[in-house]
This record gives sequence, structure tokens and C-alpha cells, in this order.
Amino acid sequence: MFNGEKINATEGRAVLHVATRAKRDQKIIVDGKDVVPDVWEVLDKIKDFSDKVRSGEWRGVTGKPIKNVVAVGIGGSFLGPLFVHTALRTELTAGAAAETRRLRFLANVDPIDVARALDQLDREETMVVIISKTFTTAETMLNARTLRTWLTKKLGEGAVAKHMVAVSTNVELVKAFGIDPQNIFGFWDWVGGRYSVCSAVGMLPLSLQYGFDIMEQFLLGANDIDNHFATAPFDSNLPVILGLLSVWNVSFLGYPCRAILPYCQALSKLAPHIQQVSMESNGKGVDINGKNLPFDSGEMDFGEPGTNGQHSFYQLIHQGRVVPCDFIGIVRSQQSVYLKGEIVSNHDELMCNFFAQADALAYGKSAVELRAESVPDHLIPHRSFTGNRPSLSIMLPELSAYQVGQILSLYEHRVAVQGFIWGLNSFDQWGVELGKVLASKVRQKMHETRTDNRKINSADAFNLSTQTMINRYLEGKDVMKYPEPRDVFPGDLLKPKE
Ligand SMILES: O=P(O)(O)OC[C@H]1O[C@H](O)[C@H](O)[C@@H](O)[C@@H]1O
Repeated sequence: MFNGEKINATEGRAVLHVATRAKRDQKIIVDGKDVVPDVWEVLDKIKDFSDKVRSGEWRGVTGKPIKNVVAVGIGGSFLGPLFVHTALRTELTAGAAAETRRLRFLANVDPIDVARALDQLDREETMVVIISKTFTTAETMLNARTLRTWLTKKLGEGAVAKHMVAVSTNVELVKAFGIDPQNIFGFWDWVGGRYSVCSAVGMLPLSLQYGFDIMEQFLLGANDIDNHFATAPFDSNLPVILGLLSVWNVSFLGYPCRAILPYCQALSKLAPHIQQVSMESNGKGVDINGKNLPFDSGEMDFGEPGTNGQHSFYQLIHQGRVVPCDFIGIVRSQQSVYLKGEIVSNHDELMCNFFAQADALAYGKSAVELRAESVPDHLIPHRSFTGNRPSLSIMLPELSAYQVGQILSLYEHRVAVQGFIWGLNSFDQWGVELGKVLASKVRQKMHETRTDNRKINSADAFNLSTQTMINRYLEGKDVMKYPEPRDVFPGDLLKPKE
């Protein structure tokens, strides 16, 4: 991976997200060329651009400074940046740097997400960053067209140059969309979408919100774990140890789930991000050579911050199925509350739970202990805990941009280790294609039926259940035939004043 070899064999690509956070003086070679200067050319451009926007030198088309950013993207062009943004919002330095600025994300093609992303935003003070590696993803492109209309309807066509920028590897399509080539922030096909948060995908919107200097700390944290992964002996190499533990739990003990349980609200979007990193990478049916795997690969990830999860699904984890858990705790919290009269601070209280849960899973509670507590015999089976349930705990000294970069890199490399051991390609994602193709067919038929004012029939060649479902959907619409497009935004309906 680090040598720039094309280990993503099915797409003929190198896998070098580590280059996106390389230090200026590192050398990383792809096809005989050092790519680190290219990485820094884009990072320097991001610094320059974000400084201009944040200082108010860059203004919107009506002369107002830009205060809000809407980042439009989905999958890897959304989850990583959302994770980092959520992690930094309440960190004191980052929070102060963001002042009154707002960063929103628009991922889903659902118009409800449009309404929520745009709620309360003044177009004159808003910049839209379209993030798409391919610039062909259907959801992102419709959302990009939607926001272009939202801007130009009120501010005129000139708004695009001042209020829309893009992050993509596909410069030609971005230009065709109408975005000024100067306002394109590039990256490369050797950065996988789900591994792209350290490229312009994350660095541009997050630098606009927090400033480049803070985001550079995030890159340094990721780079620190990259170096550790590349150089530390296996018996003290964190991604290797974590990856081996996962393979042991999944393939040897037969526990295919993993719960990611940060005792830190700022890490509430870690699990959704790692779901993509892990499940899109290692959820494969064949090995690197295309042969059926003789075992189930991948793990099913889910998670919620502690202590919320304790009051929800921990019941199953303690007494039902065995689910290996990752507990993540922080020594010094981003925020502090300590009330008079309480015996511990609020963060200590949170961490007491962090320590308690791992113990409860490991040691459980036996019938003997329950009897000693005078629990009635008939309740003893219900109140017993088997113990011997695996978990691991990671504790970080604090959670600032640097540690956020460390956690990101730790999980990315752990997933790669698992994929290497399972012998599969962790860097392609052919499994997402079929649904996209079928959605295109449905889109075409939906257009035809609603234009021709007719229902789906057997000639449309859907299976009977899909045909029935689509027709039931069409019956429920106010009008079958399409009304004239109105360019009305859900946000407009929510906020008629603007
Ligand atoms: O960045 P984009 O090209 O728009 O891709 C966004 C997402 O789309 C696909 O469905 C892939 O499965 C993801 O890996 C990718 O992150």
C-alpha cells in the first residue's frame, strides 16, 4: 500500500490515502512520480481559499461575506467530513475558530434533507461545496442542480462563480456543470471515496469552518498513525493488533458484529463513518483473485455513544448474542461541568460507565454472587451474566483535531489489515452497482408513466411485486400526471418570509 503498488487490482489503482496527509518532505511514488508535491499544491490552495473566505476578502455576489457552507456529497464524500465536523464542534479551539460560521451537509436525495440543510440560511452568505469523486453520483448531482437553482433563482446566474465550488477528480464534468475551473479542488483516483476525508473532500469544507491551521493538526494526527502502522513491530502495532482481534472475533470465534461505543458525544458520527470504511471495504464474497471465499468476510458495524446505548441495545450485548465491543474513552473532555454537591464531575460520571461496562462484559455475574445478594431462586437465571464477552478499550488523552486524525487512521488501517488477512480487495465496491442500475430503470419508467398518465404494466418488465408497489405509490400521488416544475424549495415553504 505505502509503496504505491496497484493493490486495488479490479480497478487498477494504487491505494494511497496516506499520501493525502504526508508531510511536505515525505516522498510517495505512484507510477514513478512523487505525488506529495501535488497533494500540497491542493492543500496550499485550500489554505489560501479558506483564508480568503473566512477573512471576508472573498464575498458573495451581493457583496456580503460568506458565513455558511453547505457541503453536498454522499458516501465517502459525506460521512468522513461529517464525523470530523461533529468531533470538533465543541472542542474549545476549533469551536472558537468557527465563531458564528455554520457548516451543513446535504447527502440524501430526499427533499426533506434539502429543507433541513437550507433551513435559516441566507443565500447571500452561503457557499455550496459540491463534493464528488466521480461527479456522476445521481444523488449528489440532483442535489447540486437543486442548490444551483436555489442560489440563481434569487441571486442570478452570476451567483455560481461566487457561491459554488467543487471537490472532484473529474475536472471535465465539473466544468461542464458550470463551475469556474479556478474553483475546483482536485484529488486523485488513488484516493478511495471512503478513504478521502484527508483530501480536499474533508479539508476544504472543514478548513472553511475551522481554518486550515486546525485542520492541519488533523492531518498530522493521521500521519502519526500512518508512520506508526508502517514502522512499529507487529506486536506493538495498534492497527495490526486491532485488525487481528477483529479477525479472531469474526473468523475464529464466529462473532460477526462489532459495536463501536465511544464514551464521548463528539464521536457520535464515528460509527456511521466506520460502517462505510469497514463494510464497503471488507463485505466481499470473493478473494483478491476472484475465487469464492470459503468463509464469511467483513463484520457488521453499528454503534452509538455511551451512555445512550446502555439504555437501548446493551441488553442484547450483555445477555443475548455476543457482540465484540470497542469502547473509546477520553481522559480530558472537550467540555467540563462539575456541580456543587455532586461526588464526581459530569465527565467522571460518563467515564465511570466506560470502565464499568467492559468489566461487566468480561466477568459477568454468577448464580453464586446473586444468591449471596439474596436474589430469589426463580430470578437467578434472568439476572445472571455469563461474562467472557470480548471487548477492547481505547483511551485518548483528549479529543482535539490531532486525535481525531489518529482515530481515523487507526480504524482505516485496522480495516485494511483485516482485508489483507482475509485475502480480499478492500478497496473496490462493485456491490453498490446493481442497485444503481435498477434505480435508473425505475427512474426512466417513472418518468414515462407520469408523463403519459398511465400505470406500470407487464410490458414495463418489472417483477410482479415491484410493479404492484410502484402502482400503489402512483395511486397515492395527488396527481398522476406531472405538474409543471415549480422551483419551489422545501426551505421556502418552511420559511415563507425569505
Ligand atoms: O464521491 P462520489 O463519486 O460522488 O461517490 C460517493 C459514493 O458513491 C458510491 O456509491 C460508492 O459506493 C461510495 O464509495 C462513494 O463514496
